Formats: sequence, C-alpha cells, structure tokens
Amino acid sequence: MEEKEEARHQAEETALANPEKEQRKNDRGKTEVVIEIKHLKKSFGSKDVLKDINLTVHRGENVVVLGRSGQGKSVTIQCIVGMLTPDEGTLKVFNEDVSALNEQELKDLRIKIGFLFQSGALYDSMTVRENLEFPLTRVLKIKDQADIDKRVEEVLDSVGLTDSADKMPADLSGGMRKRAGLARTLIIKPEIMLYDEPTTGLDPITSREISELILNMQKKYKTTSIIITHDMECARITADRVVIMNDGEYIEEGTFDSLQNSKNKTVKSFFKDIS
Ligand SMILES: Nc1ncnc2c1ncn2[C@@H]1O[C@H](COP(=O)(O)OP(=O)(O)OP(=O)(O)O)[C@@H](O)[C@H]1O
Repeated sequence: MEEKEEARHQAEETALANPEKEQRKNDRGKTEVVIEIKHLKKSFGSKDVLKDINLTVHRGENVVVLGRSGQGKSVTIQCIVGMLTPDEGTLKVFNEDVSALNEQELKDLRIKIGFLFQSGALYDSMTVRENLEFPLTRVLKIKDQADIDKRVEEVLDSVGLTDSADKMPADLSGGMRKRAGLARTLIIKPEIMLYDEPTTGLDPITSREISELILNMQKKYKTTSIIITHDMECARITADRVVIMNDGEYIEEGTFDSLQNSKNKTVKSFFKDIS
C-alpha cells in the first residue's frame, strides 16, 4: 500500500472508529428533524459566502440543493460535519449543536454521516472488494470473515457491481467507480448521506443511472440525504424537495414540479432548459 493511502487510512480510522456507537434507531418516522440550520452565516475575509442559510431536513428525505458554482454549497456541507465553524447562526444535527461538540463528539457524529465526493474516493491500490472490506475491518472492527463477505455481497448487489468485485478501480468506467464509491460509503450504513455533485463528469445515461441508484438507496437504506448538484435531471429524479441557493441564501424551496412554476427569475433560470 502506498504511503499516501496509508495516511488516508489512518486519518479515516481516527475520524470514524467508534464501534460502540451504533446507529440511532429510527423510531419516530419521517417527521423527525435530522438537520436544522438557522440563519447560518460564514465569511472568508471580506467575502460573505453564506449570508442567511435556513434549512430543515427530516429523516428519510432526499433534499437537493441547486445552485450555480461558487455559491457556498460545499461550505454548507463542511459546516454540517463540523469541518468549518459558522460565524453566526445555529446548525443542529440529530438535535445537537455542531459547533458546541468536542472532538470526540464530532467523531461520533461523523460516523453517522457518509460522503460521496466527485472523485468517488476509492483506494487505487485495492480491488473493489478490498475497498469495501476496509471500512468494515478498520472502522467497524468486524473480524468474522463470513459476516464481512455477506455485507460486501449485499452492497455490491445493491449497486449492481457483483461481477466487478475483483477488479481494480483503474479498470472500472466512471459510472462504475461512482457506484463502487457509493457502495464503500453505504457499507457502514450511515444515517445521513451527503452527495457533492454525484453526477459531474458522467455522460447523460450514466448520470441518470447514478441518480436512479441514489433514489433506490434512499428507499433501501432509509437514509436522509442532501444532494448538491447542478444536474437538473439528477434533481428531478432524486429530490423529495429542492432548495435553490443564490448569493449566499436559500431563496426558494419546493418539489421539483412546483418550482418549475416559480415566478422568481433566478429560480426560473434553472428550469429554462427543461421541457
Ligand atoms: N476554506 C476556504 N477559505 C477561503 N475561501 C473559501 C474556503 N472554502 C470556500 N471558499 C470560497 O467560498 C466560495 C464558495 O465555495 P463553495 O466551494 O462552497 O462553492 P460551491 O457552491 O460548492 O461551488 P461549486 O459548485 O463550484 O463546487 C468560493 O468563492 C470559495 O472560493
């Protein structure tokens, strides 16, 4: 294993390892608030990136955040996981104020949150199967090989990669790599999934497949998701609710269909190419 990858493994273990903290049981149905953001502000120097962000996400929902480049979508995500501290406002995840959490509490929170970044974040020196085994053995500390095999087979089946288990990431297409990255994130069954531009760089057909997969994963794993995208087709397929972000604020929200009839000029501009 390469040095860089080893360093990443170690960072990941430190950030995530806490086998005793099992996932919170969903016993309050869809109305439970999982993420609550109120009047969030964040500036970098003189640049006000987040000016007044307000968002409530309920358990099991897929919320899509649509916004042009550089609007602060990624900054919002980094605030949610405590990688950035907001200047003002409150941000609660599972009813806990993220900026008040200590290091250990942040680690406990992050084990419940899965990220799917644009790159897919696979380890290039490992096969797909080894990539999937890694979080099970190193993060969840599972030792029973039969249990590991069962979990790997299940998640491979979910993302349609059963026949590619022994391939190297370099031998996969862009769409397959994205599927494998998703499998690697889902295998520890996070309660919240954060997707940062999940379809960027993929052709329209593969993008559609990934969007449908995101929807299927929501149904199968009952995960709460925030999906950041510019891809209107992805938004249409995956969203229970769409939030439009512009100039540091969420300016309008609703179902994909309801927003198509918005009178707001900025909202309209997102939908202008949709027939
Ligand atoms: N750590 C940081 N320090 C300084 N400026 C930052 C930092 N993180 C983000 N920014 C700035 O904040 C703005 C918003 O960035 P962000 O990455 O959240 O945009 P985005 O909406 O996700 O855009 P994109 O769709 O292009 O990824 C950008 O101008 C960026 O340069």
